[in-house]
Amino acid sequence: MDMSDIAARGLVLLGCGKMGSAMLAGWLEGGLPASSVSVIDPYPSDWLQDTGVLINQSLPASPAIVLIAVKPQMMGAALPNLQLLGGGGTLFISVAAGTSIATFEDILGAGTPIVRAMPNTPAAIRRGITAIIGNDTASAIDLDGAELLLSAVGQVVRLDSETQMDAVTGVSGSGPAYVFHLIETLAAAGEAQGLPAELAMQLAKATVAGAGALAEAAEENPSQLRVNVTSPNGTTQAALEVLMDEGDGFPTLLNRAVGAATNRSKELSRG
Ligand SMILES: NC(=O)c1ccc[n+]([C@@H]2O[C@H](COP(=O)([O-])OP(=O)(O)OC[C@H]3O[C@@H](n4cnc5c(N)ncnc54)[C@H](OP(=O)(O)O)[C@@H]3O)[C@@H](O)[C@H]2O)c1
Ligand code: PRO
Repeated sequence: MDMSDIAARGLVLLGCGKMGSAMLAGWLEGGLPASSVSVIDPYPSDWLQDTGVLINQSLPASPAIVLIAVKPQMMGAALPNLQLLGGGGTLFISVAAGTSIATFEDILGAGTPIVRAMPNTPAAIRRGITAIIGNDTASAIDLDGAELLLSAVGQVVRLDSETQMDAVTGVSGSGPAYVFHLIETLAAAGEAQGLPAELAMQLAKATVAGAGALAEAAEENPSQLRVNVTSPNGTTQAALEVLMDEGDGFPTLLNRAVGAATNRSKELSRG
């Protein structure tokens, strides 16, 4: 399967909210023709209507891929619309947090190839990362097809086991929110030190974006990059002594935050 096969047979997107539209934006920017995408969503946004995709129209008989991007709580209402496509040569990909492959097999049939995926919203600018794992029916070709589609919006990694998906959700699925919060709080801290709000936000955004890009591009690991910023007894050291505090510093806080997200993903999968 390549992008022209997906374009020829069609791609169905069930649910076009924040994650669905982030991925759709990336696919369209990457050259997928809007006319090959059918979206099902009860209240299409103005942005969606301007893309030129088919919205709430009859679906292709055997689309290459159906991508499910509704909230886990909406799954029961949304999935029966697609039951007819199960077992008919269509690959199903779900990005729903905490919704197991077994849940989809119950509705679509175990003979349906299903890939569970966890993307993140930087997919909107094709800088996302998505972890995938298939069910037993999903062939190497199906997994390659899922990887192809999802790699159009960023990196793709394959998991060894579905149980890893909860922690992946806690790290990279929810992770952009932690980084956006870091930007918000870094800017607010700059304001507290007397900077104008706009300047503080510009500094915070550029610092996070630049440090992220450097972490990806550099040969050194992030620990060494941190050391490179830290002059002995200088300003960074003074800040890191606060941030790296064993009691209530960054490591403790992030451990708790990622643990809470991971546990919530496990809870969602228990229903
Ligand atoms: N947001 C993220 O960063 C992120 C990252 C990874 C995975 N995910 C997963 O992606 C899924 C969607 O999350 P989201 O943040 O994009 O939520 P969202 O913004 O609420 O998007 C869900 C969309 O599905 C629509 N919808 C509701 N019922 C439907 C139905 N019966 N048929 C078709 N569409 C229906 C919703 O319409 P209404 O708004 O009108 O109800 C909404 O547009 C979730 O399962 C989530 O776990 C999200
Ligand atoms: N957004 C979804 C949630 O908050 C899943 C990962 C990111 O549940």
